[in-house]
Amino acid sequence: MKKVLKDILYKVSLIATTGDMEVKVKDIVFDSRKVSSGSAFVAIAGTQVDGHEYINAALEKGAKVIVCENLPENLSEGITWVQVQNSAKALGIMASNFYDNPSHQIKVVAITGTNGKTTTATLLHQLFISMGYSTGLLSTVENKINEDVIPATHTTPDAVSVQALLRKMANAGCTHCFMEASSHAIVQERIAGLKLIGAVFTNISHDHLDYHKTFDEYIKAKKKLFDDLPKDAFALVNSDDKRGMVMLQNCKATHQTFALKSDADFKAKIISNTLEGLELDINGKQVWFRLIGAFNAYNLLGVLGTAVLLGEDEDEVMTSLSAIKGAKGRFDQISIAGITAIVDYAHTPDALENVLKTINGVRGGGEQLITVVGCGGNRDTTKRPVMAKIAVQESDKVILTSDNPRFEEPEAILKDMQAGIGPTDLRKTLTITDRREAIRTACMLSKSGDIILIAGKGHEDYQEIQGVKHHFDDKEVVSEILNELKQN
Ligand SMILES: CC(=O)N[C@H]1[C@@H](OP(=O)(O)OP(=O)(O)OC[C@H]2O[C@@H](n3ccc(=O)[nH]c3=O)[C@H](O)[C@@H]2O)O[C@H](CO)[C@@H](O)[C@@H]1O[C@H](C)C(=O)N[C@@H](C)C(=O)N[C@H](CCC(=O)O)C(=O)O
Ligand SMILES: Nc1ncnc2c1ncn2[C@@H]1O[C@H](COP(=O)(O)OP(=O)(O)OP(=O)(O)O)[C@@H](O)[C@H]1O
Ligand SMILES: N[C@H](CCC[C@H](N)C(=O)O)C(=O)O
Ligand SMILES: [Mg+2]
Repeated sequence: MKKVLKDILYKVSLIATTGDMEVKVKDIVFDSRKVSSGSAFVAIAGTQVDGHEYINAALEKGAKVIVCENLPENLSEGITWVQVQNSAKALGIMASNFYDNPSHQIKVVAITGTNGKTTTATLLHQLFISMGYSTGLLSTVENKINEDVIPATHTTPDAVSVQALLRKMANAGCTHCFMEASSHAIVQERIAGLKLIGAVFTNISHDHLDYHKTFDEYIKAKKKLFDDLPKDAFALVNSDDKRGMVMLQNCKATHQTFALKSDADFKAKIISNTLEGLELDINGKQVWFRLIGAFNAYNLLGVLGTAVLLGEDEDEVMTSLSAIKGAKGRFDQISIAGITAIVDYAHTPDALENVLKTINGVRGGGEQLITVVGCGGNRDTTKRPVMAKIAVQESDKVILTSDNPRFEEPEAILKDMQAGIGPTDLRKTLTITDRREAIRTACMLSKSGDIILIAGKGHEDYQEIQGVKHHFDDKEVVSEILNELKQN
């Protein structure tokens, strides 16, 4: 597939161009290592290096077009040079043009928020499939075209992959796509060029301060999704979160809210909340859902609101939604020898607190709650002591362990976590660096009736250490160990 450069640049804010604008481009590439003869290379300033430093490398590999913010002093002949205001944004718009603007053919809804994006997007994907629509999904766990899985590397793919995936969805006849918009993706313009029919805000709490630096900047990142919405889209926010209304300030789209506590366009009351599911009162109708925890009542309301705003019948939505299970690795329960193990992707203070409070709200009382938790390396260090503190406050015993250490020393991460625990609570805390051993210890300390929460990695089937992903699956490991112990 080759496209004429000037068509690809439609709607890009240009500063200057030199060279042939009719040149045909084979692909759009933002990594010089992936350039081949006939590529257009887009130079982007990143967090590690500046793509402008790789313009020569891209030319050596055969790039025909260079798109950049700062032109080099000497412009090689035979190359088309395009100077733009914002190359990350240009990349998104160019990718959309290159793939014939798939988001103009599909109704794309983006979901943002610290927690609940994957759950909301996955429920919407399953809901729309169950209602007979051909539907796509872009999520942390996996990307999907109907039931076909395309592995995910990020919560929101890079700008070129977003458009390429949407093109595949459009070609497969998808009418809808539900996608997560991470704050990193919004700031990095991975969703530039995308036409959204709606955006959903779940909540905002402590995370990613390594990247955004301040909470205000993190809020601004989320808000940008709403600031950029067109007039004919909808903006659906959780108005029980005090930043929900902030998202709607100066937002041109139709304002819509969902809430459990305050008045809202989509409102519900929790009737019962058990380890089997949630019963909600929605507009006087009592509906049973298979998801667990009050926080999931918010996700369900976000899903219901989105579906209704997309034109679906509220009663039909509730009936279909009540049969759907949540996303993989979210409150995933297994019970072996009377011990309940819960694997959950809680990797933020708010998520951990919600999951632990949910368990404490439904447990009998005589049993122990043992939490196994760690924090990821090369990520926000300030959430580490806070997560450890929440774990000890809400559990009978805590085993601190490694999550994905990435390029950090696991012991250094654990030390940061321990700093959040006071001397009295340290007595109920063990620190076991090896995650398998930590899970084994939790199992050995448990007796029938006890509950083990294994938090932080949910669906992940690997542990990332020094750039290498080793197979590791919390659910698999805990099942193996509990079965082994049962036999002995
Ligand atoms: C911090 C972060 O978000 N980094 C993302 C960013 O990379 P970067 O800015 O660090 O890039 P860089 O290495 O400085 O390079 C700058 C530019 O030079 C180019 N380059 C670089 C080297 C070279 O030889 N040639 C070359 O052309 C690069 O391709 C890039 O265009 O842009 C890359 C391309 O899109 C992403 O893959 C990368 O994600 C990294 C791997 C990552 O771990 N990101 C995480 C934090 C992330 O994005 N997470 C969110 C979810 C968070 C959540 O809500 O929980 C997600 O959406 O997945
Ligand atoms: N609405 C919610 N409010 C608070 N906590 C939630 C909510 N929904 C889910 N959680 C908790 O957060 C964890 C992550 O949920 P989910 O994967 O849906 O979030 P996410 O926003 O996609 O996360 P990520 O940013 O890593 O992609 C869950 O395992 C659960 O513990
Ligand atoms: N999308 C999140 C995932 C965190 C998952 C946790 N297991 C970790 O590795 O920190 C991030 O990139 O921060
Ligand atoms: Mg997610």
